[in-house]
Parts: sequence; C-alpha cells; structure tokens
Amino acid sequence: MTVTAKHVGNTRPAPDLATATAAAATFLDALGVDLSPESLQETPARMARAYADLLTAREFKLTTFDNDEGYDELVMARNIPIRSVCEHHLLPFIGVAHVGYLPAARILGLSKLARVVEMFAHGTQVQERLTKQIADWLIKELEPNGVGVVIEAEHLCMTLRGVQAVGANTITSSMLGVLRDDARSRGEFLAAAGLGGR
Ligand SMILES: Nc1nc2c(ncn2[C@@H]2O[C@H](COP(=O)(O)OP(=O)(O)OP(=O)(O)O)[C@@H](O)[C@H]2O)c(=O)[nH]1
Ligand SMILES: [Zn+2]
Repeated sequence: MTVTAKHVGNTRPAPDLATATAAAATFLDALGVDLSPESLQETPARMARAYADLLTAREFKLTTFDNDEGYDELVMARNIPIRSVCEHHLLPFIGVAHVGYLPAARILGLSKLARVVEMFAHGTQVQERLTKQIADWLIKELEPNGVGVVIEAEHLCMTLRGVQAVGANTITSSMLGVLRDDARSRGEFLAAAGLGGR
C-alpha cells in the first residue's frame, strides 16, 4: 500500500507557489521589510517554497512482513527527528519521537516508523494531536498488540518569541493496547524512551 497525504486525512490541495509568493511579498512589505536589495528579491519565493516544503508530506510504501518468528517483544525506533509547524503561529517545532510497538501477526519495515512520523508531522499541527495520530494510525494499519509514541519537542513560538522560555521542551505520549494496560510493558517502553518507568 502506498500511503499518501490523503490516507492520513490530509486533503489539502497542492501548494500554489505563485499565489503564495505574491502573498509573502505583501506580508513582508506590510511588516516593513525592504525587499528592494538584490539579495532579498527572491525572498518571497523562497519563503513560499520553504513553507510548502514544511507542509507537504512525502508519500511512502507501507511495507509489512509476516511475523514468522513470532517475535512478541518491543520493537522501538528512538530519536526519530520531528519537524512540524504549530498551527497557532506557523513557527516550527522540532525534536524527536520515540515510536514502539508489540508485534502481532505482522512486523513493519523499520524505516516506516520514521516515515509515518514524517507523514503526520507535515502540516499545521499541535504536538498532542501529532502524537495521538501516529499511535492511532499504527494500531489501525498494523494491528499490533500495543503501540507507544513519545514526542519531545521545542516549540520556537515558545522559545524564540512570546514567553521566550529558552531551553523548554514539551513531552507528550500516547500508549495503546498492552502498552497502555500492562504496567511492566508500559514501564519498559517509557524507560527505553528515556522517561523512566511510570
Ligand atoms: N497545547 C499546545 N499548545 C501549543 C502548541 N504549539 C503552540 N501552542 C500554544 O498555543 C497557544 C496560543 O496562545 P495565544 O494566547 O492564542 O497566542 P499568543 O498570544 O501568541 O501566546 P503566547 O505564545 O503566550 O505569546 C500558546 O500558548 C502556544 O504556546 C502545541 O503543540 N500544543
Ligand atoms: Zn505556536
């Protein structure tokens, strides 16, 4: 199965770069940014491309394999990079995701954990929703015995501007199935995520 933005509920049309470039020029001009120096002339177009890049997910092939060995312990990818933009300020939030699951009938190609994260991160997001969407999607598509997702991220809207809480980061988690209900499995997952058992 090829996973496209539509499969993860994103039905936005493809970016219209010409309109976005014109709008970026108007926006910067209204903020008093002088676009006349040669080095800034391409800036509205760069800005449009940069935001289009942040908001457009890459499709991928969801490769799963039969769990021939009956492997039923935790499979976990740690420190998957996250780059997303907050829906309130359109400023990036960046950090890492730790994603794990307890296999049942199928196991997932390992890179696909990072690809699922990337797919949901491309768009306007809040960290809580991003965390839950990744976990819910994996439960539905892979039907494992459990899923855990932890995200640790710095929100630039909170560290560069506004309250300017430099160094603050936010941790969210979503645990489903056995990883939610069984204290030992949950503790093992959270310890592997660097959060200690809880
Ligand atoms: N829950 C949640 N809040 C977020 C996330 N990203 C940004 N925010 C918050 O969204 C809120 C928007 O608050 P507003 O009061 O409308 O905006 P603001 O006046 O710019 O707020 P300040 O950032 O406090 O200056 C802020 O508290 C942000 O920190 C996120 O992923 N999850
Ligand atoms: Zn924000």
